[in-house]
Amino acid sequence: MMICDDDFIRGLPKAELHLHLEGSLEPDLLFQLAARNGVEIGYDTVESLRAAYSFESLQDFLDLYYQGMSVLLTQEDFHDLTLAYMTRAAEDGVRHVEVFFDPQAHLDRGVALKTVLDGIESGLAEGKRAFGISSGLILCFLRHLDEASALAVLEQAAPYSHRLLGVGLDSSENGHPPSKFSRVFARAGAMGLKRVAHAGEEGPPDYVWQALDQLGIDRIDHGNRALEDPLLVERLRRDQMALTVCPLSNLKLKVVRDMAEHPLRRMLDLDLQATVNSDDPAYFGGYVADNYRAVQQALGLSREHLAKLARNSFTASFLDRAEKASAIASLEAYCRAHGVR
Ligand SMILES: Nc1ncnc2[nH]cnc12
Ligand SMILES: [Zn+2]
Repeated sequence: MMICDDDFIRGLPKAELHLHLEGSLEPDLLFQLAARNGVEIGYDTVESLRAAYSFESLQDFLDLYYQGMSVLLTQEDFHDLTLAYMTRAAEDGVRHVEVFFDPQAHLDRGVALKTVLDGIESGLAEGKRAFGISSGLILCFLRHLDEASALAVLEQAAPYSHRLLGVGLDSSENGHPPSKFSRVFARAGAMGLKRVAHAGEEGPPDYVWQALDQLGIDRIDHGNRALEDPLLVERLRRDQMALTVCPLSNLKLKVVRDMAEHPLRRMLDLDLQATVNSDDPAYFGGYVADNYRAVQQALGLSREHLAKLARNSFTASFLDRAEKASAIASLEAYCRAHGVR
């Protein structure tokens, strides 16, 4: 039976590799947690908060993002946040997630790392039990803070390193090059952690080079501006370095003017290992299936393209070889059942 594109996309088994848990905090839950914790958020209604979600740049968004997460205080809050995301991801056909969290933004408010970790982990575990979604956790360093702060949080996280998949680098990109964190990433690598970094979202191609050569990353988050540098494109293609691309985020943060100009199609045509993800879905108006749908419509992607993006999401994940093979086999069975090569 021929199903519509929406159903095809939602049913497509996929991994999500670029998701900030704090960016999945929906206004409804934010209000509930504000009430539960007695936190003043400066907005009277869910609608007035939602109306503020209009951004001119990454920084414009980040200001509201850090304000929003002020309602997250207890282990239960982090559990509820995580489980809400897992529930929504399950509806979008997500089978595996590698999620980011920003511990410095919580430590700075007096919330202990263990509180954050225990809450997120129990949410992920419940998501696994309820929906069969496997997961990994990536601790991100806030790049607008200094190296000493990143090193301090990494040392605090050391006793919990077996509970982490890797480390990442996020927050304000311009003016905060990856090179600022080369010693932090070297230490994380020595601890056996995977390494990823936001690069080339707003920042120049040179930041992508630095992330590759000075941070030793295993995957690039965004990478849009890499396309401005042919030598860099060749490097990414040769190494099949994965890019976790976030189309609706790029539109909302004005990284692209129009979805029709989004570089994802060019990335695929250049044989780059691009994946599609939602970044901060509560703020950008869509979860992962909405992102697949947006690029399919704006860039005229075929179902074969969509299947390729979903396959890339498993290939680019940090699942082990057997887990990847099993995930890709179920994706291929789904595609065969729908007449897609
Ligand atoms: N899109 C993004 N870029 C950089 N830092 C972020 N933190 C949350 N979302 C982010
Ligand atoms: Zn991001």
